[in-house]
Amino acid sequence: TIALQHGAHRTGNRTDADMARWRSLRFGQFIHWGLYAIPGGEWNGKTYNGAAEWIRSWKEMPHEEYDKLYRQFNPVNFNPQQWAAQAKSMGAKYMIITTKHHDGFCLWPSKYSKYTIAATPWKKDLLGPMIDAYNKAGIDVHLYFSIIDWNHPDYRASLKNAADSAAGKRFQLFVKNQLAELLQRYPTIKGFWFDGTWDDSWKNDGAFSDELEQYLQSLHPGLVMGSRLRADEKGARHFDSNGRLMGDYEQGWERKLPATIEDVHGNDWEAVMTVPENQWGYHAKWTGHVKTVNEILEMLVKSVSLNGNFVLNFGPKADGTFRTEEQQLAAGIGQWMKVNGEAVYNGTYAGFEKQDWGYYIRKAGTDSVYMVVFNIPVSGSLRVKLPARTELTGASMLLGNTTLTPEWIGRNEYFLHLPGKTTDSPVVILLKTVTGE
Ligand SMILES: C[C@@H]1N[C@@H](C#Cc2ccccc2)[C@H](O)[C@@H]1O
Repeated sequence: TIALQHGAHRTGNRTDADMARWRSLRFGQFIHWGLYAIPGGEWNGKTYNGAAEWIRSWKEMPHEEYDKLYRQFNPVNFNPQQWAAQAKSMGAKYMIITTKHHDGFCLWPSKYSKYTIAATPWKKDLLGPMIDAYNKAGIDVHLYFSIIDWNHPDYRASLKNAADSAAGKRFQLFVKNQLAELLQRYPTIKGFWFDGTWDDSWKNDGAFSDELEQYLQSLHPGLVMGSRLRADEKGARHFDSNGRLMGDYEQGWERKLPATIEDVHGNDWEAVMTVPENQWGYHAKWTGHVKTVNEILEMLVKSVSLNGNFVLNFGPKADGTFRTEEQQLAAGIGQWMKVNGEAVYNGTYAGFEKQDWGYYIRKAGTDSVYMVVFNIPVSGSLRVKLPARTELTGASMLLGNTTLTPEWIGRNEYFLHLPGKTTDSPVVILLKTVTGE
């Protein structure tokens, strides 16, 4: 192995209560909200085909035009209690909010920047009421923070000379101050979700990102932070130059999921997912495929079956309301979660051989294993193949609490026969197993 000062400081997963809590929650809501919701992917009658929150980088959007948008940001329909109620009924157990995206606009009245909510017609802090409402609804809040800051005069993508290095140092102090300010203002938050850490200026200062992570942990012990913050002193990100995960969970699953348990290398991990192919901030015109409730449920269940968390993104409009598609998805997901959420919360990798009909999820630390069926075979019979010396002693569908009688096939294999094949939602079956000596 390579001697590293600023690589991973720990092998294996965190076992403390804060991390166990994060792991148990499994289902989160991402919220991308900021000035980019004002243009909503359109400007001067033209449509931006990129991700709406990146519109400032579009050649049709003059920087000075974008940088004036704060003067009209006035979310008069913002209702944090309603946001929290929607997330609660969807079944989300944590929420990640963009405190500051790449454009540098702060949703809180930071004393380290003029480019904040305080300068808008709205004036008031948006984060405090949001965090309070979500916490009151029993939902943890994590703060998204972009290191890239297109508005800050000292931000440099790379450091080419002494002047750049001096600016870089001032910028690092600015970042440190804003993060400490967020922890001081919002002490109930449970973690940071860092983004925008791919530029050389950040990647090439592994020492700073390491010291920053330790500083934040010293201010707020137990904070959960993913692998995207850090670089080691050789510029390796997420995994250090010895292949060991930095941070508390692998944070690289953005708009994609691992295929197998081998892909996650025994690490904690989290996937973040958009409803359209690639829109995080509000875009007036969604084009291409918009994911359905069942598609999202399959991503959520697959993530949990592979020992990970799944976070679904919402992009509120500039006025503070959610688009119809997102409201309908939240309702549809919530309907299923009300009956079947027990298979998701505290779910972990079951250790059973994957079957074509769907996914196994083990309730952490128990013999309870759930089957979440997405593909009902034309035979209507679900093959249940258990590890050696494991016996199936009972099975019941959560919906209607319907008992199923396993048909033994031989060795440790059974068939479960579903009553009728018509369903338009994933079917969850709770298996009772006994593992022999
Ligand atoms: C969580 C997501 N990360 C951000 C990004 C990005 C990005 C930037 C360049 C190339 C590929 C992806 C998106 O704007 C959103 O915040």
